Amino acid sequence: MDGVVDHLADERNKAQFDVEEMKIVWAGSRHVFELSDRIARLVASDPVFRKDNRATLSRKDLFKNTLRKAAHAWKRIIELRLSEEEASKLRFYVDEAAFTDLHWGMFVPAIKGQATEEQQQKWLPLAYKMQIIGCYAQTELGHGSNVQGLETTATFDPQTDEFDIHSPTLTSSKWWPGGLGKVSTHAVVYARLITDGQEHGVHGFIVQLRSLDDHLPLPGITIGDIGMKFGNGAYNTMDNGVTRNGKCVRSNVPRQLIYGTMVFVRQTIVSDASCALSRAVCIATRYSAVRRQFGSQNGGVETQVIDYKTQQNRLFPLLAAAYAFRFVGEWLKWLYTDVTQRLQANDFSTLPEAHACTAGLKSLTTTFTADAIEECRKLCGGHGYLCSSGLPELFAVYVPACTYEGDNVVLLLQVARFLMKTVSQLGSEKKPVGTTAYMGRVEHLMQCRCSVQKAEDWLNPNTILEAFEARTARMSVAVAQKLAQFANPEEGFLELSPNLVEASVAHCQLIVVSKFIEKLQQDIPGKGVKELLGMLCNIYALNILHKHLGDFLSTGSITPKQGSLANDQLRSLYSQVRPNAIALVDAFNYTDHYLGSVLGRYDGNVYPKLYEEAWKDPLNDSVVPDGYHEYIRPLLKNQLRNARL
Ligand SMILES: CC/C=C\C/C=C\C/C=C\C/C=C\CCCCC(=O)SCCNC(=O)CCNC(=O)[C@H](O)C(C)(C)COP(=O)(O)OP(=O)(O)OC[C@H]1O[C@@H](n2cnc3c(N)ncnc32)[C@H](O)[C@@H]1OP(=O)(O)O
Ligand SMILES: Cc1cc2nc3c(=O)[nH]c(=O)nc-3n(C[C@H](O)[C@H](O)[C@H](O)COP(=O)(O)OP(=O)(O)OC[C@H]3O[C@@H](n4cnc5c(N)ncnc54)[C@H](O)[C@@H]3O)c2cc1C
Repeated sequence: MDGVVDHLADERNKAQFDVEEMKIVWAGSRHVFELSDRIARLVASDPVFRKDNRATLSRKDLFKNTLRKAAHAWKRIIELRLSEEEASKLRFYVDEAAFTDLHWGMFVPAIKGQATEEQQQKWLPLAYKMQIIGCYAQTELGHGSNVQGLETTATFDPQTDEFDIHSPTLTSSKWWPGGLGKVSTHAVVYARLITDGQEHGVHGFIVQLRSLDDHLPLPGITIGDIGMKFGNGAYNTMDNGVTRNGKCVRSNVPRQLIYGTMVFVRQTIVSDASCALSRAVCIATRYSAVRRQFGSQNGGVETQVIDYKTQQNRLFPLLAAAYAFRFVGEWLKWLYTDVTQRLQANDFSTLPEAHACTAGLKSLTTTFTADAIEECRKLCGGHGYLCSSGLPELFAVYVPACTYEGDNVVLLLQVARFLMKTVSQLGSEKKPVGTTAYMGRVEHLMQCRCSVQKAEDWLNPNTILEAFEARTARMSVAVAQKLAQFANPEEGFLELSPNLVEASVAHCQLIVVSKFIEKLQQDIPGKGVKELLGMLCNIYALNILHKHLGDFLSTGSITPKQGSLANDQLRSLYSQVRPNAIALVDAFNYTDHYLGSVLGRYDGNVYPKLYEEAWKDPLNDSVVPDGYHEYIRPLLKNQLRNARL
């Protein structure tokens, strides 16, 4: 900030905690913080990684620009001999959806998780050096959620020792895979395995799609891009592909390992939610401190919009959720590592819980984040609608996360199956463990009474936890009892699916709250850091309680009076967080390049930069617009009407 006026300096001076220590907590460790900081600056200072022109480029130019950036990123990774961790951070800060996301995020993990040793030795070195580029081709035109309904077949031919991959119908065309349309040379293709005329369910196969010499599709393969997607710029940097038919190499793995890849990717999507959410919140918070409306007395300054309680009531729960998702993401990473080690030792016992947690938290965090980005746009008033605010593009890129890697409702129904199984086993030998351990106290939770008598009582983590546990246990048991009334359980499951989804949401919210509370039990250094995190944890929990008051009241987990006291406590927490708001978003340590927002600039110098940015629009290249002579001048001169007379 040398030589630059910091319009947010007063705000920064108000902070009551050690921001530098909070940065470490947010990053996860000092090592990750230092590495991220160094790589973020490297990307921000490289002109090739410029991204402020994305909204105005044509699809073809946008796509070519993405290829250029990906190639440049790879060049820098090699030149600087970056480690895998540094390289992945570099791709993160380049911040452009590209085929490389799928290559590194799905193709490589699928091979690592599903291929045999021999296959890994063949394919991984090529993939690591990017001598082949891969994608993940599961979804078809006709089926995405229903993986068992995929139509593509892989028929083993013992004569040639090959699998023949066949898409017999239009609906069996692979449709959506990122990177497939124009770039990938290889794919992990999911198909129904057929040997000796017998079907063995869906398996993954490594298929070469394009020639490594001239990039043309191999014989029998038709490939293309599926067309423009939501939002200009945004996810249109990605080629999502359609393909039909092909020959292939082979694979033969247990079904559970195929699931392992989905568990991995869903886990990364939860961590990514905290990044997207914190980014939107950072923009909205800084701008809310800069923006002033109303309230001026005798010609004095107007009120900063961040001081309006309604603004705080909309913004601070999102800020709290960004931190909450960060910590639940950390925990989920641990859970995934644990389940992977067990899978490698052929222990599949914890996979159902890992599946339920990753599916449920992927659903909860992406739904919340997509809604929150849109709320942040509204929190920035009219200027939030400008592309230069960064929010429209962030929303357009982010919102498909609610659909890809499992539609969010379909995933919550998976959680519901797990919950119902847990309830049905209560009282048996099989005791609930991990995230469902609270169900082991179901008798207590069904009849306990919340002890809150005054607003401050809601600051007790055990009180919050018990209210959330009681609500979830009671909702789960109630829906399980209704299910039991159906002669056909599958019919009952379909009929009661809205209630089941609500119980799943409650369970997932409980997980997030409990992991935040667990985080606070750790040793967290730095003046005021733990105190601020405690406030955010309470805001996260009490805001959910307020938003889902119906659940808490109808299950009798709290009384109406206690609900009202929770709301009083929330308002008081907002006042305590307010002086720390700017410092709390500074702790994300985002560069202006990564934020990509005039409204969220670190220095708060919003208006001159908005003005400058507007002049850069191609429409402003000429003072008189193209089309004036054909369409405006004739109107103004009434020439058309005169011609008719
Ligand atoms: C810009 C990007 C930003 C961030 C992302 C960050 C990093 C990621 C990197 C790159 C990403 C970039 C772009 C996005 C790419 C998106 C890629 C995709 O979308 S790939 C396609 C993904 N498709 C799906 O997720 C399909 C959803 N459907 C399913 O998961 C399942 O088929 C189903 C809905 C679970 C099926 O249900 P069904 O009841 O039919 O179940 P099955 O018969 O299949 O299974 C029975 C049995 O197995 C259990 N089970 C199911 N799934 C899993 C699992 N994943 N793990 C463990 N166990 C599983 C199920 O519960 C049943 O158990 P049972 O009851 O019998 O005990
Ligand atoms: C940007 C983007 C990138 C993608 N990248 C890839 C990729 O790289 N590779 C890949 O293989 N795929 C990819 N996909 C595909 C993605 O995984 C699927 O679109 C996703 O799994 C949802 O499946 P679907 O499209 O079949 O939705 P559908 O299942 O058709 O959903 C339509 C509606 O039906 C509802 N519904 C469906 N089943 C049920 C049910 N049982 N009960 C109640 N409601 C139900 C859903 O909730 C939804 O409202 C991508 C998709 C997008 C948008």
